[in-house]
Amino acid sequence: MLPRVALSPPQLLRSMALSPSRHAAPVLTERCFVAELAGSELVYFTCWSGSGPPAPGGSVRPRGFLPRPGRCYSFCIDAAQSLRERVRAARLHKQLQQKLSQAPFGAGCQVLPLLSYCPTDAAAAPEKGFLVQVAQAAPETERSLEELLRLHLPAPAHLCVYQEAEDGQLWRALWRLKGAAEGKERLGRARVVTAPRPDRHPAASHLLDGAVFCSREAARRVLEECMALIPEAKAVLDLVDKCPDLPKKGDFPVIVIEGLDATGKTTVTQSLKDSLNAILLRSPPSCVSQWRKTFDDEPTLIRRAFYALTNYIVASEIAKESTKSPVIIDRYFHSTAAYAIATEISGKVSDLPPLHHPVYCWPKDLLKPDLVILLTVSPEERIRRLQGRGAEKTREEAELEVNSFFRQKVEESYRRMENPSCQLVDASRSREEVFENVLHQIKKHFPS
Ligand SMILES: Nc1ncnc2c1ncn2[C@@H]1O[C@H](COP(=O)(O)OP(=O)(O)OP(=O)(O)O)[C@@H](O)[C@H]1O
Ligand SMILES: Nc1ccn([C@H]2C[C@H](O)[C@@H](COP(=O)(O)O)O2)c(=O)n1
Repeated sequence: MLPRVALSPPQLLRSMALSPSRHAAPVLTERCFVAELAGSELVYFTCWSGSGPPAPGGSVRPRGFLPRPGRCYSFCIDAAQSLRERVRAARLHKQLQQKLSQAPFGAGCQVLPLLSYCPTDAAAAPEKGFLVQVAQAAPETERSLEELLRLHLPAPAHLCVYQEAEDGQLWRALWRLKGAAEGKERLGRARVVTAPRPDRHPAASHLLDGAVFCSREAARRVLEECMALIPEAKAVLDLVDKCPDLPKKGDFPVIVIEGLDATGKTTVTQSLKDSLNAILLRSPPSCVSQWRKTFDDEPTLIRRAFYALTNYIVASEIAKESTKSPVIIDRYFHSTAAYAIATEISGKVSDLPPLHHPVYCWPKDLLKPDLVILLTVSPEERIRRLQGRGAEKTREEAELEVNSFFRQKVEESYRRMENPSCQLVDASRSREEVFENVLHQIKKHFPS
C-alpha cells in the first residue's frame, strides 16, 4: 500500500519540497483540485510526486487542462477560520477576479474558477482560487501574475506553474514568490494526474451559511463583520433589526411567484394583484434598492447574506399585509437559495447537491408563504422576451444567456426546493393562458 497522507497547506509545501522525483516513497498529496473548464466541464486533479507509476485513481493526465503550446498557472487563497477572516478572504478573491479580468490578462488568457479541497475531510473548508490558461507561453503575463500575487496575497505568495514535459506528461512546479527584486524559488515539482471524482461537489458541504443562509442570525453576523468595510451593511442591519423576530402570517393567502429573469413574473404578479385585489410585494423590497448594486459587487458570502436579510424585511411586510388582504410576492427565499447554489456549484446540473440536501430547505425562522408558483419558459422563448424588452442586460442576465448550464442549475434548484416546494406553470404560453393556469393553481390550493 502506498503511503497517503492528509496535508494542510503548509505541510503540502513542505511535502513538495521534500519529495522531489527521486524520493523513494511516492506521495499522492491528499489536497485535490477541481477546475471548471470551458463548457462547464469539471476537471478533478491532484499531484503525484513519486517517480513510479501513480497510485490507483490518479493515473491519467487530466484532459483539456493545458492549452497547447500554452501554459497554466494556479493559486488559491488560504482557507480562513474566523468569520472575519472569511469575509476578508472572500473580498480578496473577488478583487483578484476583477484584476484578472483586466489587462494584461484579457486577450490570450482564460481565467477559470478553481477549488482546492481535501477529499478525506469534507469538513475542511475548500479554498477558492484560479486556474489561468495562457495560449502562448508569455514571460510578461507570468511576470504580471507574480506581481499581482506579491501585491495582494499574504507573503510569501505561492504560484503553481503547469507545463508539458518532453515525455508528454503534465508537471506542476510550485514556486514561492520572494520580494520583487529577489525573484522566486522553486519548492517542488510533481506530476499532475486526475483525481477520483468525489460523490458530492466539494463546495456542497460548505454552502450552508456560506451562500445559503439558514437563519437571520447567520446572515446578520456576516453583515456585522462587514460594517467597517462596507458602510451600507449597517444601514441594512438597522432596517432588519426593526423587524420582529418571528412575524406571523395573517389569515389571507400569501402567494410567491418565482422564476428566472423574463419568465413573466412582473406580468403575472401585476395581473394577480388586480384580479385578487391583493397587495403586491417584492423581494428585495424597495427600501433596500439603493444598496443593491453595492452588494451585487461583493463576493457570494456577503452578497447572498444581503439578499437573505432582505427576505426577513419582506417577511415583516407580509405579516402586516396578510391581515388585511391577499399578498402576492415577486421572488422570495427560493430565488435567494437557487441563485446562490447555482453560482457556487461549478459545472452542470448533475453537479448540484442531491435532492433533499439541507440547502433546499426553508429557513426555520422565515415566514412561510402558502403557495409558491414557479414560472418556467423554454430558453429560446426567454431570450426572445429579453430581446423584445430591449432592456440593458445586467451582468447576470448576460451570463444567463451565454451560460445555459447556469440557467439550468438555477431552475433545477428551484425544482428541488422543499416545504414549501414550487408548483410549476408553463409560462411559454400566451399571457392569458399563463394567467389562467396560475389562477387554476391558486384555486386548487385554496378551494373555497
Ligand atoms: N406570456 C407571455 N408571452 C409573451 N411575452 C410575455 C409573456 N409574459 C411576459 N412577456 C413579456 O416578456 C418580457 C418579460 O416579462 P416580465 O417583465 O413580466 O418578466 P420577469 O420575470 O418579471 O422579468 P425580470 O425578473 O427580469 O424582471 C416582457 O417584455 C413581457 O411583456
Ligand atoms: N429574493 C431575492 C431576489 C433576488 N435575488 C437575486 C438573485 C439574482 O442574483 C438576482 C435576480 O434579481 P432580478 O434581476 O430579478 O431583480 O437577485 C435573491 O437572491 N433573492
